[in-house]
Amino acid sequence: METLSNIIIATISVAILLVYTWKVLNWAWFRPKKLEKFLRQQGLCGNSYRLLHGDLKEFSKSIKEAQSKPIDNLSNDIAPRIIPYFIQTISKYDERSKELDIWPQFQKLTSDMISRTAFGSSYEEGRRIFELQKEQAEIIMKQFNSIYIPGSRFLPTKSNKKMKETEKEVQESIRRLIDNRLKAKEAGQEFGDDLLGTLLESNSNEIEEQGSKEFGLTIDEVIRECKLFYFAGQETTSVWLVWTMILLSRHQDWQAKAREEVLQAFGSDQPAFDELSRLKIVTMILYESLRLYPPLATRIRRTNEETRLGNLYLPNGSLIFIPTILLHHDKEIWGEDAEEFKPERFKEGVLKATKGQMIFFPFGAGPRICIGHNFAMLEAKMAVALILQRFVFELSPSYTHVPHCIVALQPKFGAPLLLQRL
Ligand code: HEM
Repeated sequence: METLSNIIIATISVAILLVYTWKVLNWAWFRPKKLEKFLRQQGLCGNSYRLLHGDLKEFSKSIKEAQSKPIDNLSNDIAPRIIPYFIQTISKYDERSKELDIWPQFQKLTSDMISRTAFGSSYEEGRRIFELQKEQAEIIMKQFNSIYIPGSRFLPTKSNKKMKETEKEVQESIRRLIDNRLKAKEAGQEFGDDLLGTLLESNSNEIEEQGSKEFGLTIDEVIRECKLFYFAGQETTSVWLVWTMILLSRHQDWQAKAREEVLQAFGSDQPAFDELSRLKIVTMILYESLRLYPPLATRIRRTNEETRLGNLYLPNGSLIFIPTILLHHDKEIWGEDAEEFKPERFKEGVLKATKGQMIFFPFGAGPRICIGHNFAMLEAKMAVALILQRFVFELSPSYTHVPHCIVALQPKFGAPLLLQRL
């Protein structure tokens, strides 16, 4: 009898040991690999993937050009074209009941904005591509949060099949869009002033200048850049807007101050893009929202050579997690009120608020700072200004505060608000 119970105890102990060994392996070894795969699948294999491998020097000139161009285009041509659409979307709130979960609304809005920016007049088709990408991200995040079994991606499981099907559809759709542009160019038309057109034009100039197709982006890289723009710019901006609305609902005094500023600046007129810089209080609020709820809560880097970081020695290939959100909430840095919503911190700009230290970087920093941060800022200011001009809002009693990190930091149970027309 005693032997039997010893065998049972030993078996259970071995089982527990195996489970824990598996978990440790999963965290320490398989997960980083999985994350890398995830980034690669998300199209972050263009620039960000190279960055992840520290391959900064190979960051080609043509990519830089192609990426900086859309930003000029965005503020000068593309963004103003979006305004009528923006107003139409916001005014749809009027027809809705008073209580509204604003999160899906903002998701649709930012999705359409990016889709129009990336694909211009073909934005409907672009939106379908983005919806498919979102489905993929959801499958990958599910897989990411489950125990990783090496080689499982080759198994004919339901999610693997779905991944393959959607990837095929995404690739085919973008390729179709590109083919249409190339055909139009051959027929003497321009590539277009949206992101896709800018990438194709920059690419074709680069190939022409260098006299070889070896230079410039391949069509696959163009596809990845388009996918990356959506992936990087949609969810981030929508959660930023959602947290800002939640904070303004909780802090009615700041909501009133911000509205006063907007009404003083624009009255009931449509704000012009170049006038948005006049919104100081709204900007402070948006920064404080980014500090408390940075849409991308952590960042990853990988060393590509032996590196010393203070007292730390990092061997080549170390993965470094940078916990943006922890730095943004650190009491030693921001003071005892670090957890509180105090937009006045940013009264004299980011540099003064941070005393020149690298402690606030919702958009990253350095040469790889978010390429879309000006665009996101314009989009957010415009959205907040248009809403403040039209509505007062507060949290619905059904709101439950659970910040939840999937890819971006999002409100787990949505953001039901009570909106009242002014
Ligand atoms: C609240 C909104 C946004 C936040 C918080 C955000 C944040 C970030 C962060 C933290 C990075 C990584 C920077 C680094 O690695 O140091 C990044 C990269 C990037 N973002 Fe944004 N982003 C936002 C909106 C946008 C928008 C609207 C677009 C596109 C229009 C965009 C396009 C990109 C791209 C293409 C990259 C990769 C840049 C590269 O690899 O060089 N982002 N973003």
